[in-house]
Amino acid sequence: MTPLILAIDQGTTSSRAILFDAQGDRVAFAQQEFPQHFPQNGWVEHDPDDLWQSTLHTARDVLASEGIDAQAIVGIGITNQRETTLVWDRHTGTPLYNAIVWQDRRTSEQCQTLRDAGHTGLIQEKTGLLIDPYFSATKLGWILDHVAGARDRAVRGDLLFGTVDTYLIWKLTAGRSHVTDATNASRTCLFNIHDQCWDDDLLALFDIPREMLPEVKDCADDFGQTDPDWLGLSLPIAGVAGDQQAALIGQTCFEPGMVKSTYGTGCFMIMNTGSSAQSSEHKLLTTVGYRLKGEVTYAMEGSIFIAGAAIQWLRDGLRLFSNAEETESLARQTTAGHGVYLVPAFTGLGAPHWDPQARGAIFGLTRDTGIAEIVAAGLQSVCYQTRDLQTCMNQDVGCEAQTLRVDGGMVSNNWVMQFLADILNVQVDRPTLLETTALGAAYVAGLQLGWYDSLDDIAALWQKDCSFSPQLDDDTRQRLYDGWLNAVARVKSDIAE
Ligand SMILES: Nc1ncnc2c1ncn2[C@@H]1O[C@H](COP(=O)(O)OP(=O)(O)O)[C@@H](O)[C@H]1O
Ligand SMILES: O=P(O)(O)OC[C@H](O)CO
Repeated sequence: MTPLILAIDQGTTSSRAILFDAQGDRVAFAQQEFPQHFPQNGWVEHDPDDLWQSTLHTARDVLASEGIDAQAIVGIGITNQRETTLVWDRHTGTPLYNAIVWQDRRTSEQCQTLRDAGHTGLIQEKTGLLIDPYFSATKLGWILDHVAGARDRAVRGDLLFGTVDTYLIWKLTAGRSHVTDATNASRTCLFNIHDQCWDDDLLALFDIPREMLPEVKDCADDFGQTDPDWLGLSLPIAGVAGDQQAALIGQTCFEPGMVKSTYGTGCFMIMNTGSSAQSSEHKLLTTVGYRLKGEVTYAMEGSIFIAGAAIQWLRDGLRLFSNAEETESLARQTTAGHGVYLVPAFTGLGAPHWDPQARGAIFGLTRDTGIAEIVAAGLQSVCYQTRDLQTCMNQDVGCEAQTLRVDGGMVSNNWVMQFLADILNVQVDRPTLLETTALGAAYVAGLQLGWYDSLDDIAALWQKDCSFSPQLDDDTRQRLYDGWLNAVARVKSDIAE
């Protein structure tokens, strides 16, 4: 019986459960989407029960797959959408409010007030983050301020806070473990990434009672034992990492300077910066890449809110095609000089602009413009945004990464990958397994369970599907990118005002 690890990947739009063997090969897979709730403009919520039930359902499904003996499962790794914030009653387990999702902008005004009061420096210094509704702290404060009696109950120690990993572990262990890992903690804006602890100054600034915070563990650690009622047997939860850090691990970017970029709903580009918490001059984030045996590896991150979501909009909003895969043949019908730029600033712009007021636009339309050109511009927008991040990252770290490892749903599109290589002028490497987030969770659990002795053992498992090398001449590359910069300048709010 080949031993297996169950990787749970609780994402923004779906939950996945994947069984991996020690070679990192995918043995079985289950996925379930769940509803998104948009109660007001800019608000995004998930029902905590949907997060839990879809996780449980997919985990049970995958264990029931043909040919799988549940006794072969040796442990669980969890990876999750980050920053999304939950509060529940310690005694009854009842959530106080829906999960407030990372995309939710309801605390924009409060963030502006904090910026105006001059707190940016303190927050950046301690957390590596910026003041933005993206992170958990103001979402948690919002729940405490808007649910009647919540703050008093929190101070009395009756309420628990968690990101999605914490909530799922608490459920899976039937309330016995209230824990998180250092990567998820590093996205709350309450965690000091240098001291690796919840920070009193930040707790005071955001008015968060310490009693409700989980214990912070390494990524490979003992997170508790699942209650046998859920999966029919009790399993150790042995690894946890936020999904983008899990992708860094799944892509085995273990050397300083190695970079991965994940293209799902959004795009998250992360560079390993080793033991140095390198700060950015360009509004990129400094974050915990992973923490193993108490040793922190830091990372620099650029977060783009709309990547694959732009393709969804072209499909569902404009109905230009019925399946995302069709975009590749449409784009192949266009020429390099089609001149159309689509800036998908539907919810503002993320890194490096952090402009919540910016809105999307399409430029360069002529009588020749057809569906193919608009679709190509949508695909290209993801590559241009990656170039924005690459430029900042290279300047921040003072060197240029020569290769980029990519993953996520969009990277199956060969046309996009070639354009990405062309516009970045680096080699783009695509691995055979694109579910690198789940794989990363399995790897950290595998470290804890003794499957691997070191990160070198894991690095040896990375397998390339193919590489895309730059083919564009420098002049054309620069001309195309200049057109993008011009388009972005025209949607930014300071230009519009
Ligand atoms: N062949 C393709 N070309 C372009 N975009 C694609 C393609 N296949 C999937 N996508 C986009 O990738 C996204 C799905 O990727 P996935 O990694 O599953 O996202 P997430 O985990 O964020 O839900 C969708 O937004 C979809 O529009
Ligand atoms: O669920 P994903 O894959 O869209 O990832 C969401 C990120 O973790 C948000 O920071």
